[in-house]
Amino acid sequence: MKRYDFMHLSAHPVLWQQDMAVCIGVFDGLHSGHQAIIRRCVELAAQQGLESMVITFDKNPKMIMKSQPYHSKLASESQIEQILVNIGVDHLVVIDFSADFSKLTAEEFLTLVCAFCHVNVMVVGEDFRCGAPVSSAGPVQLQEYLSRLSPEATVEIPPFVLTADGEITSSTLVRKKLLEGALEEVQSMLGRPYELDLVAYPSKFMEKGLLYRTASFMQLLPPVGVYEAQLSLSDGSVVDVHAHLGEDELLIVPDQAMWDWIAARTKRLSFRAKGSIS
Ligand SMILES: Cc1cc2nc3c(=O)[nH]c(=O)nc-3n(C[C@H](O)[C@H](O)[C@H](O)COP(=O)(O)O)c2cc1C
Ligand SMILES: Nc1ncnc2c1ncn2[C@@H]1O[C@H](COP(=O)(O)OP(=O)(O)OP(=O)(O)O)[C@@H](O)[C@H]1O
Repeated sequence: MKRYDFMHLSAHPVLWQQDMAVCIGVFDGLHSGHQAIIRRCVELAAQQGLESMVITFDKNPKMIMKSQPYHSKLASESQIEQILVNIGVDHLVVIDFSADFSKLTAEEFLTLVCAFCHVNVMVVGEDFRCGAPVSSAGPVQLQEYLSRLSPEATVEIPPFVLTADGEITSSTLVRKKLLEGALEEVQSMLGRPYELDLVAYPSKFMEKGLLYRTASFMQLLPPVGVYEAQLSLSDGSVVDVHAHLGEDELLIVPDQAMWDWIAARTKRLSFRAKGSIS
């Protein structure tokens, strides 16, 4: 998968003649609803001889436009990229959602997208919206604008993916359930355990285990408690641990004192779905 900056790709349209299946969204956490949209995009690309493209944002437009308070992300950039690679996405385009960018109308935004590749199909969810609030577009207007810009292009709208309780799966719901410590529901909505990216964070070696400052995590954390978890190391090995999560610190203690701390390079901490055990 190749990664591009949106404005850079606009200035250097190396893909302008490439037939493309495109999906656009914030995709925070890449839950099962997001995965359904992206998988369909990749599937349509394979069926129609196109390449697939995911266009996403470095910051959540809804937060920038002040309709939602700031919140930490549900997944790191490298976690998102790994999942997109596994799904088979060819191109990832990231928008630096600046104050200037937030002024673009839906039509101006789509004109830029259609200038840097040849859009054959776009896949979005029923509640998709893009463009500055006064003129924002949903799936119906999207088809209208797209038909003008790329006459044979179609918009496909897969049905909503629901939770076991019949609610619409959303990043907002995943965040709510994570903050409540409902890790089983979080896992069910993500289609994988909730994982904390540990790669970039400095660690301190303690006698009992590894200590991290919670302030250094970019991702949203479950409530304070002791969790059963699995720690993945960069050599590919996985160690069963207990994660003692406090307000300011996270102490990771291996279940068996078997591991060479100094050589350990931690990659990710995967919370078991049962939730806090204390
Ligand atoms: C150029 C541009 C693209 C946008 N794309 C998205 C998007 O893909 N997903 C999203 O959730 N919000 C996106 N937004 C933000 C929504 O369009 C914004 O929340 C919406 O305009 C709010 O308007 P409403 O009051 O009509 O819902 C985008 C905004 C702009 C300016
Ligand atoms: N449960 C779902 N089923 C199918 N499509 C979905 C689902 N949730 C989101 N989508 C689609 O995925 C794309 C990206 O959506 P977005 O990242 O805004 O998702 P969200 O989970 O609803 O986020 P938030 O809860 O922060 O509003 C959009 O096209 C949206 O319609």
